[in-house]
Amino acid sequence: MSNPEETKGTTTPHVVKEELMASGNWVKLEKTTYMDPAGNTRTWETVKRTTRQKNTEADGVGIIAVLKRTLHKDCMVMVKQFRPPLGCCTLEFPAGLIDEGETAEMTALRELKEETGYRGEVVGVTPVTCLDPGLSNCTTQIVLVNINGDDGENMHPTQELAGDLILLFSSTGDGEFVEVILLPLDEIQTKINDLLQKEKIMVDSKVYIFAMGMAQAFFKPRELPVLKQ
Ligand SMILES: Nc1nc(=O)[nH]c2c1ncn2[C@H]1C[C@H](O)[C@@H](COP(=O)(O)OP(=O)(O)O)O1
Repeated sequence: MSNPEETKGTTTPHVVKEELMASGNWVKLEKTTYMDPAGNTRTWETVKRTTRQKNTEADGVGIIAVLKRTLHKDCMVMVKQFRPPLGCCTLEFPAGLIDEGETAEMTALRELKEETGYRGEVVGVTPVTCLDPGLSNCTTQIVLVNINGDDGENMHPTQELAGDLILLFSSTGDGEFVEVILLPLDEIQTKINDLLQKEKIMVDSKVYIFAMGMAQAFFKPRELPVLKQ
């Protein structure tokens, strides 16, 4: 009898075939046949977007946008919107799908302008990152953008219609679809927690992890060092 430990891990896992199970305008469902590390053939149910462009491995971008203004704390520019798959509103980074011919940086600046009205400057971009790999091949690049809030065009930001479907509104208007929320960077986790207490809203995991990281960055270094045993 063979020892399972001897055969385990000897195969490089790989996809064998992908079969379409169902398709819509925006997403499709596939049956993915793959070989696992033990050499067994298995299947997986995989969701894919139908909209990914040829020139990119990323479906879309998320935008970490920092609004910088004289005599104000730096603020994160966030968006709140109703998300049909969740049946509730979410707190997210501004985001959007990459259009044909666009780089991640171009998409980030376009989507930021459309969703929030702000004109930004790209200061960093991540590699292609996965979003929910147990369900989907969906990928994103996170783009870090600074916004000069002292610039005239950013003093009274005006959102713009994006493509054919998103209707945008000013954060004080009625009938809105995308609401802009500014949160101070140095208190972001507390402010998100306050928001979650106050209203029925789901926070995007990327946003909450960012907020936890900021809390660590802002507060831990100021704590008194403690002797470790
Ligand atoms: N899964 C989807 N189902 C839809 O019915 N429509 C969808 C899906 N994904 C995207 N879209 C539509 C809705 C918007 O008009 C655009 C995407 O907008 P974009 O701004 O690029 O991205 P998000 O802000 O992240 O929605 O496509």
